[in-house]
Amino acid sequence: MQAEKLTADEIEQRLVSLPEWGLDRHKLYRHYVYTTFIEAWGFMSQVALLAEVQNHHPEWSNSYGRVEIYLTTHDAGGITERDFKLARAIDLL
Ligand SMILES: C[C@H](O)[C@H](O)[C@H]1CNC2=NC(N)=NC(=O)C2=N1
Repeated sequence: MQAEKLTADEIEQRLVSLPEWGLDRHKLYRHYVYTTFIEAWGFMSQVALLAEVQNHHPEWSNSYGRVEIYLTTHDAGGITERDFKLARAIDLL
């Protein structure tokens, strides 16, 4: 998939259909809060498999039940369609 940096307008347009995601420090951002660590870890394991399939990987953090996910395309130095493709797949989990 082409990894061309998207413009601010293109990003804004795409975010309309991803209401749970926002922008933080020029990256797509979403956070999750699970009751237990093992639920959070299970979610992260599923995301890891998606990332491997798409060969597109998140920048993320985990603190007990909380998971924070940032998506950007390192090869392009910004947000590309690859980030939105992974975000959409994560939203389907
Ligand atoms: C060599 C490998 O295909 C590249 O480094 C992939 C791996 N995963 C990636 N993940 C993200 N977020 N951005 C990239 O540019 C990227 N590139």
